[in-house]
Order: sequence, then C-alpha cells, then structure tokens
Amino acid sequence: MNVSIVGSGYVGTTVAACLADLGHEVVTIDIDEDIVDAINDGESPIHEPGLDELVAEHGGGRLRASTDYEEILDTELTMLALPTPSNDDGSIDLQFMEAGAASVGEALAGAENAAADPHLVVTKSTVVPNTTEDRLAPRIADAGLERGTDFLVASNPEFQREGTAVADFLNPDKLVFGTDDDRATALLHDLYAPLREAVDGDVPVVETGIAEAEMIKYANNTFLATKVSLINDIGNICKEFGVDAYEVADAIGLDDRIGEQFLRSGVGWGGSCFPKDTDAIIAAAREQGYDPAVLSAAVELNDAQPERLLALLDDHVDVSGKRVAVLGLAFKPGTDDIRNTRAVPVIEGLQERGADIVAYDPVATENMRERYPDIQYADSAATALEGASGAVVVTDWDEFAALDAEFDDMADPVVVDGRRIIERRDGITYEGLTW
Ligand SMILES: NC(=O)C1=CN([C@@H]2O[C@H](COP(=O)(O)OP(=O)(O)OC[C@H]3O[C@@H](n4cnc5c(N)ncnc54)[C@H](O)[C@@H]3O)[C@@H](O)[C@H]2O)C=CC1
Ligand SMILES: O=C(O)[C@H]1O[C@H](OP(=O)(O)OP(=O)(O)OC[C@H]2O[C@@H](n3ccc(=O)[nH]c3=O)[C@H](O)[C@@H]2O)[C@H](O)[C@@H](O)[C@@H]1O
Repeated sequence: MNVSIVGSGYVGTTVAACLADLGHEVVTIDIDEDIVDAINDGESPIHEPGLDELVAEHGGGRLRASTDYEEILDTELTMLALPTPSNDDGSIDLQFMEAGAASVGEALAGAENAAADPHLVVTKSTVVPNTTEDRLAPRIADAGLERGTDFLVASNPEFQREGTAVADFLNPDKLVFGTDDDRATALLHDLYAPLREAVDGDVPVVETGIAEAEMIKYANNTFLATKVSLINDIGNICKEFGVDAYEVADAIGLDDRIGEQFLRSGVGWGGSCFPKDTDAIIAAAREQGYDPAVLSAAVELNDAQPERLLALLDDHVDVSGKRVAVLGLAFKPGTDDIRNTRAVPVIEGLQERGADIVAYDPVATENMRERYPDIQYADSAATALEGASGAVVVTDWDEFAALDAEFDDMADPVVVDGRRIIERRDGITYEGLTW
C-alpha cells in the first residue's frame, strides 16, 4: 500500500519505519526540514531502540520524507501523527491537528481526480472524543471536499511506549479501528495485514466507532496512570506501617484481575503523555459537566510524591547549603526524554531548600542542562555522590543497582530511593519511598 504520515516525530517516524519494513511504500510529511533530510539520508531523527536500523535500511527507499503535502496524492491513506499538547488550563490544544487536517484537505482538493476514490485520513494522535468528527473532518472539508465521496475519516490510536516503541508497534496487544464506513475499515485491515501476518499469534482487532476509539486511548493511558497512583497510595500506607510495598505488589499482581504490570510504586509517573492525556480528558469531561473524581485524585497523588521523597530526606539531613546528588533525570529509563519528569519537582524542591544540587543521568543530562543551566551535572553517579550529604533516586536506570562502594565517598551517606533500584547496605542510611 502507499501510505502517508503527517508529522514525523516519535510516533510518525516509528510507525512509518515499521510500516516500510512490513512492505508498504511510506512517505512522511513534516514542516521540519532537518527531520525530512535525516530520514531521506537514512538517519533516524529521534532516539528509539531499533529505529536507527529500520531508517538506515529503508530511508530514501520505501521510506521517504517530504515537506510537501502534495505527496499524499500518491497514497491511499494519510495518518495524522501531529502533536496534541496541553493548553495552560490542561485542555487539549488542537492547533497542530487542525492545521494538518486543513493542509491535507487543500492537497486533496488540488488533485485532478480527487473524487475517484475517497482518501482515508486517519487520526493517529491522541485526541479527546469527537475531535475527528467535530474538529478535523470539517477542516478537511473546508477545502471544498465532500466527506464520503472525496475523503473518509477514522481513528487508529497508538499504544507504543517510548524506549520500546518499535517492538511495541510490531507486537501490539490490540489494534483499534474507529470508523463509520466499511471502506475505511477495509483500508485499515489492508494496512495492518502484513503486521498481523508477521506477528507470532493473533492480534485482536477492535472495530468500533470513531469517538469510542478516541476514548479507548484515554481510558488506556488514564487507567495505567491511575494504577500507578493507586499503588503509590497503597505504598504510602505501607511506609507508615513499615510494610514492604513491593512484596505486597508482587502478591496482588498474581491475581489475574489485577495483573503484575504497572505496580512499581515510587516517585510517580511523568513523560510526554500520561500527564497531558490525564489533564486533557479531565478538562474535556468537566466541559461536559462531569468532574472525574478518581482521575483528579490520581493526578493529585502523583503531584505529591516528589515532595514525600524530599520529606524523607529532610528527616535525616538539613540540606541547606549542602551538596545533594540527584540520580536520574529522564522520565523513565531507556530514554533521554525529560518531559514532565519527576526530576523537575525534585530539583525545584531541593532548590527551595537551598541545596547545592549535582545531578547525573546516563543520557538526559544535556536536555536537563537546557532547562536548569545553573545546577551542577556530573559525568557519573560516582562523581555525583562524592562529598554529597544526601542522594535521591528519581529514575530506575539499571546502572544504579550496581552502586555500592561509591556511597562510601559521600559526606553523609543518606540515600532516599524513589524507584526501588538501590540495595539497602551497611554503611548508608537508606529510605525507600514506599518500603
Ligand atoms: N510519544 C509517544 O510515545 C506517543 C505519542 N502519542 C501521541 O501521538 C501524537 C504525536 O506525538 P509525538 O510523535 O510524540 O509528537 P512529536 O512532537 O514527537 O512529533 C510531531 C511532529 O509533527 C511535526 N509537525 C508539527 N506541525 C506540523 C504540520 N502542520 N505539518 C507537518 N508536520 C508538523 C513536528 O515538526 C514534529 O516532528 C500525540 O498526540 C501523542 O499524544 C501516542 C502514543 C505514544
Ligand atoms: O500515549 C503514550 O504516549 C504512551 O504513554 C505510556 O508510555 P510512556 O509514557 O512512554 O511510558 P510508560 O512505560 O507507560 O511510563 C510512564 C511513567 O509511569 C512510570 N511508571 C510506570 C510503571 C510503574 O509501575 N510505575 C511507574 O512509576 C514511569 O516511570 C514513567 O514515568 C503508555 O504506557 C503507552 O501505552 C502510551 O502509548
């Protein structure tokens, strides 16, 4: 199939490279010329395990990139993988989606035989229910096109995680096809047929309405975020009783109804999606007159975890004027992404306390330096710990598990672990956030 993807960031590039690998002819459209050049030169514009190899193999061949929306005319289907950030009040900002939809409409309207086959425009980005219907289809139609004749719309949300995006896309738990037209459903089946053939075992396909598909994405992300907040709530109770929350989590995870994943309690969830998606669906629900109590509580609890971490440090050391090590800056291991990382409230809390911060992360240091140029950055965990009167662990990088004698070089070896990655050992004062 010939496929176009508008927006070549984390999702657009990963999906495009995987679809090319599965045999499709794919072109991505992006306004960023550096991204376009990189892909055509066979270089991945983003850091994701496995993506370099795919872009190197297919870039400039079955995978191309362009700044020209006219490219979509040679394709049967266009996915919109554009950003959906938050407005200041937490609600979804649809300006990029609407601009992309309008450009797709204008390009389609310029085609000589636009009416021959309806072109399918698929919302890949995460958008609140009814966005495709109420905000995107009208922008496409604005170019003088008729829905059903010139174009069709659908929703096909994406569930990949950063750090494992390629593997997640190629081995999905499910595919969600939100459509209102059998022709759209058939095209989505054609698109994913090579993936379903390649996957070992059956992939469930959920055929549903467009708004249901949009909502499934929010339900998925907010359920997971709330699951982590719930285990953090339970973990905070455990800490009060001196109970090990990880032993408790392992036990409840054996119950199939609960499941073992997303039960790691600690300093909370961050990243480019859980926080913005939770805020967006809460804002959208409130606009409809419903206030989602559980989701609001999940956010509130998540916001409070970093301060609980610092309160444990306060119990052992007055950090004012003292060197404190922050281990881990990325929002999760395996990525250099610092969007909404818990390291931000931790750093700001330490700054308020007057601490002399020295931070370390294996890959996210440069991104954090842009945001906080005035704190110190170490080139290893050992250097960060040297002379420190306290250390807080924010990201569960594997290398932190190997730290041992390095703690002996601390001025005051107080370690507060927000991710259960450091072993308790003799010679350090160790506090786990929930254990
Ligand atoms: N990052 C992730 O792991 C996941 C993200 N999502 C959702 O996917 C959507 C996209 O997210 P990301 O890929 O992370 O965003 P991103 O910011 O990495 O990429 C978006 C791309 O769109 C381009 N762009 C902006 N305006 C444009 C326009 N008018 N025309 C053409 N290109 C334009 C930007 O230059 C950028 O390269 C969001 O809705 C997000 O919530 C869903 C699942 C996973
Ligand atoms: O919509 C999205 O962008 C994506 O958001 C998440 O993926 P991602 O944010 O990349 O990473 P996760 O592995 O879900 O971790 C999110 C946060 O939760 C935290 N977390 C996760 C699991 C856990 O047990 N405990 C915990 O604190 C992580 O440290 C991290 O800060 C979802 O898992 C993806 O399915 C979804 O596609």
